[in-house]
Amino acid sequence: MLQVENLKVNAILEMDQVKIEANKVTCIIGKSGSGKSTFLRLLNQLTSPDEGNIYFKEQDITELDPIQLRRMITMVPQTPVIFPGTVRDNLLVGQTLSGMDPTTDSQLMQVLNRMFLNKSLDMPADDLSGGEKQRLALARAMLLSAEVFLLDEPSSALDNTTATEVIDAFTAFVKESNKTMVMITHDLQLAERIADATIDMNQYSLSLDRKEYSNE
Ligand SMILES: Nc1ncnc2c1ncn2[C@@H]1O[C@H](COP(=O)(O)OP(=O)(O)OP(=O)(O)O)[C@@H](O)[C@H]1O
Repeated sequence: MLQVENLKVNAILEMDQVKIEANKVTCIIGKSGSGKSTFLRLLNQLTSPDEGNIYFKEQDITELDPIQLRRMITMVPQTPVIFPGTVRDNLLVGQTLSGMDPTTDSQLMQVLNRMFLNKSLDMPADDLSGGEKQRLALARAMLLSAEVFLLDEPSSALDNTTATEVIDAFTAFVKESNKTMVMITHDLQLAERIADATIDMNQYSLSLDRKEYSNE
């Protein structure tokens, strides 16, 4: 579904051939600073490589309109983007922007419940805690018609139990709707449990201290 060929971002990463399969969960692991977020940002053109190509369904992504590309490949950043307004406004913002019919309140409550967010749709979104905002951003992503979800450490502000529940629920959503998920995580146990495939950025990194990495 996504394929990388001879990709280079100067001084940050170099990847010869990497494939991400459709309808699978791929976890991105690696040390802090190894280039995990950079790799994710390359996949929906938030960053451009210095060399090489990225293909989405065999088409070079530079030939696609970035806005359209991001409708198909959507990113949930580590720090959630929360817009002024209520929880409802925030859930509907992607749909409004892409001209989709807004979802009913009962459907909105369903996605909130799936993300274990037991809050009123009328609550100002800015009053949510950091971890609640992350779950709101994940619930919002579930309402989009994207094919690929890029998740950058989606559970970084959640305690372990909530993180497990939320990631498992999002993974179940991805599987049952035949979507593709690419998730950065520091949690190797989590990666082992949910990933169909794992990409270890340490091996592609130009930014790590190589001495430290090779333990010499
Ligand atoms: N815009 C930029 N300009 C210059 N260097 C950058 C830029 N963005 C990232 N870097 C550098 O590239 C390297 C990889 O950064 P990146 O954020 O991709 O790593 P990461 O693996 O996601 O790290 P973490 O786990 O700490 O979030 C780092 O050394 C970082 O300082």
